[in-house]
Amino acid sequence: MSEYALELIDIQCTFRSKDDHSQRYTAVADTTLRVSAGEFVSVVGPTGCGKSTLLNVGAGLLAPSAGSVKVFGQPLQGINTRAGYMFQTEALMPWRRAVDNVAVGLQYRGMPKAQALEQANQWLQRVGLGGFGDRYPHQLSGGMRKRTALAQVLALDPDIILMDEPFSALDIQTRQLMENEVLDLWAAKRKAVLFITHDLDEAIAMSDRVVVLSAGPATRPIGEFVIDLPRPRDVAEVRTQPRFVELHAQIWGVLRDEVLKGYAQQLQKAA
Ligand SMILES: Nc1ncnc2c1ncn2[C@@H]1O[C@H](COP(=O)(O)OP(=O)(O)OP(=O)(O)O)[C@@H](O)[C@H]1O
Repeated sequence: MSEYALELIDIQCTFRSKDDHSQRYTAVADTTLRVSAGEFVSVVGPTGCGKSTLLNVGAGLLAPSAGSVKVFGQPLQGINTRAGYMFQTEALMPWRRAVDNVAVGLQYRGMPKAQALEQANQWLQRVGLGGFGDRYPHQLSGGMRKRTALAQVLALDPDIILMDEPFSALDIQTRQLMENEVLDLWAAKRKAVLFITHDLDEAIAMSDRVVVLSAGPATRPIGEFVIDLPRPRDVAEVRTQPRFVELHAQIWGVLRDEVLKGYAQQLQKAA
């Protein structure tokens, strides 16, 4: 079996331009990104550079214009069934209770309803929502809905977890609680994680490796940093360590110019 859970190799993604359909826009080019089994990798980059595009390629939701994707050494065809995907936006079904939202994926896989509900309740307990299974999404706080979404992904026991800025909508305290919980759950199961974020502090606090993407167009990796901070980590506490500060300065040195370029592009688009 390949030592890599997920390999994106020489990926290029070209779209028809949103503003002018006769034009093409290359969002991502020459991008190779590998995540080992059990590794936690974060990808940071300026707004609109192509982070979600790359994650969609890894999930099999988007076929790249060039390049290939391998999952545990095998070429990916169609949807990546070894991966669970946690989106930036809410993906819960509002008409289903929390426990039904978590159970639905298990039922799709053919698990009998009673067993699926039992497992879903266990997962809700593990993410700190024991006793809330009967609530509908609108009866839960933003943090609780994120926990439900996390339980939904983890219940399927994926070998690869793809997360696209999952906590960006949360307040900072809830966010740190969730980050610590994700780290605890990850440490117990050691799945491969590809985590997309705008937030460099979050990326360093959580990851084994941080990959920096350039501003678009033709976004590509321009830096890769091994995060040699000891584990287990508390995401709030780890930020005070001198090594964290050192790594932050190093990575920000690479990311800063790209963020400024990305920001200038946003202003240009809005003008
Ligand atoms: N289906 C599409 N058609 C046309 N252009 C697209 C499409 N999907 C993405 N793009 C463009 O590709 C670029 C990268 O988009 P993407 O959403 O991957 O960036 P991102 O880094 O995840 O953004 P953000 O940080 O805002 O979440 C953007 O300029 C976007 O407009």
